[in-house]
Amino acid sequence: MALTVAENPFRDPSVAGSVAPASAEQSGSAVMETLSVTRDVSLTLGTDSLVVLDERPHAHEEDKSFCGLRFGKQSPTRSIRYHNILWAELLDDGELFIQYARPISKQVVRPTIIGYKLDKPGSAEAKAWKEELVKRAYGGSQLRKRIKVLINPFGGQGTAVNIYNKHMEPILRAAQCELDVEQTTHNGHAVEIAEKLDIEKYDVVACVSGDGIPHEVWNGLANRPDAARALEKIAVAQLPGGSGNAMSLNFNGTVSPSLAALAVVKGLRTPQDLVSVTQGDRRILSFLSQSVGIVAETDLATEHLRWMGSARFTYGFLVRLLKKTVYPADIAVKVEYATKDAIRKVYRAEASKPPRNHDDRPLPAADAGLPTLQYGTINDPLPEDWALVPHDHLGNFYAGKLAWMSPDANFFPAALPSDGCMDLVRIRGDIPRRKALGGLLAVSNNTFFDLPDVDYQKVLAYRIIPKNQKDGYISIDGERVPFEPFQAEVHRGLGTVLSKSGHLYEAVGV
Ligand SMILES: Nc1ncnc2c1ncn2[C@@H]1O[C@H](COP(=O)(O)OP(=O)(O)OP(=O)(O)O)[C@@H](O)[C@H]1O
Repeated sequence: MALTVAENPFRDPSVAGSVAPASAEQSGSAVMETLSVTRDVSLTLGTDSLVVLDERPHAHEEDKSFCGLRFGKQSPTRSIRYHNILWAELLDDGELFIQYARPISKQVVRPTIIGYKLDKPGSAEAKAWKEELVKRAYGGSQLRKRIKVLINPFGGQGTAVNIYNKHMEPILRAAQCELDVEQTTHNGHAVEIAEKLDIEKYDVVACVSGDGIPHEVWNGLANRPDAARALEKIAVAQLPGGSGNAMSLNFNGTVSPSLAALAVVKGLRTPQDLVSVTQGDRRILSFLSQSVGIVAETDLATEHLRWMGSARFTYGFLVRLLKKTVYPADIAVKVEYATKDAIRKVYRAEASKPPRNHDDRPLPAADAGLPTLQYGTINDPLPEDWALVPHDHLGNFYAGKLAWMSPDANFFPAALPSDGCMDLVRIRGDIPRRKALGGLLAVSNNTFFDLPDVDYQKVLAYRIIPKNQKDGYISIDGERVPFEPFQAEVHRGLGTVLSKSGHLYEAVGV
């Protein structure tokens, strides 16, 4: 006879959805699902959670107490999502410890240990059960990642070190990650560290910073003679500690420090396209965006408004929008998908795939440097099939490789980590003010992509030559570069990140 919900001891009332134990066939393993710990305690491997049935008095006390007070009748059952399980250890004397990230609010998790003395220490079943628990907790993600942690002590409000110590390191340590922590001491320090990094010693470089340090790390790796190998071998991650934390939003799905640390612990190695930008005689790598026009100017020319916090961007944007500022340029583009319908199709084809559980790229040779440029540099003649088109009324030229540019701006909803394309948005600067304002609102409510005034394409490369302006702003990954022509081209899967799905950004797509 089937149990009712009320009778079912494997149902934790605090968790929505089914946590019924998966059958051995479902999970594809021969390991028993339920480990009888003692007469009063059992641990069951459910579909997506560990189910703890503990009928001892005062079990699960921490779940029910608030400021030392306890209320309500306690359920003997609790579920712990596999995603939150950090580690499990079975000691020789029969102690079983499970460490997990316990949610203490919507935005905060804290490492917590539950431990039990097994009635039958040393049993092969208990060992196999513990191993199966860890396997389900990590899926395709690497256990005990070896992480070089780089903290920018001046990132954001200057609190990155405290945030790391309080919210991130405890999660990383509970997950048994090997940590080597270093603070950056000057601008460009992360470039130097990445240039000299022993890539055999680490799996991940995690930047407790804004987007500036990941940009430096990628460029440091790019400067090495073994650039291709280093960029593939080392996954670059962000633990949010700056004022712009786009990387964490896109890959960890959050800017909460402890949730981001948990996402990094559980992150899947994911190939990430990177963009070569050539300007003058320089070649740099960009992972986030390149902008000319209103976005670049708003980002870079409003430093004096920092006191406004995130409102600085909206204010600066509105001022320029209302003035109908234009930023004329000549632009040539190598387009891959020209229409929104085609873009949507590509996006949906990728989004319908299951999570990507392993990184199947072959490791490049030890002497493989950066890929050669398919379309030359800004100093070369324009490729034959490209045409420079005058954009005399350009308002915004914005090329992105990630979806979220800031917490309220999923500016490139069709972006994909390794489709080999940059998403390019061009908007005229002289459209009616009401429409332009509507465009700004549409970014925050996710209707931007379909606006008729938004020219959205997926492109492989482009050249942009600003004109009729003495000076202005060009932003590459949020950093100002000289106001000079530049050319960009994308390299499919050149870099590596850690993400939740292995192939998508954590953003609403198209
Ligand atoms: N110790 C340091 N002193 C001064 N600058 C540093 C130091 N460490 C790193 N930096 C520089 O700080 C810059 C910004 O870093 P980051 O992105 O981490 O912070 P942020 O708060 O998001 O910054 P911003 O909003 O100014 O871009 C980087 O260019 C980096 O080179």
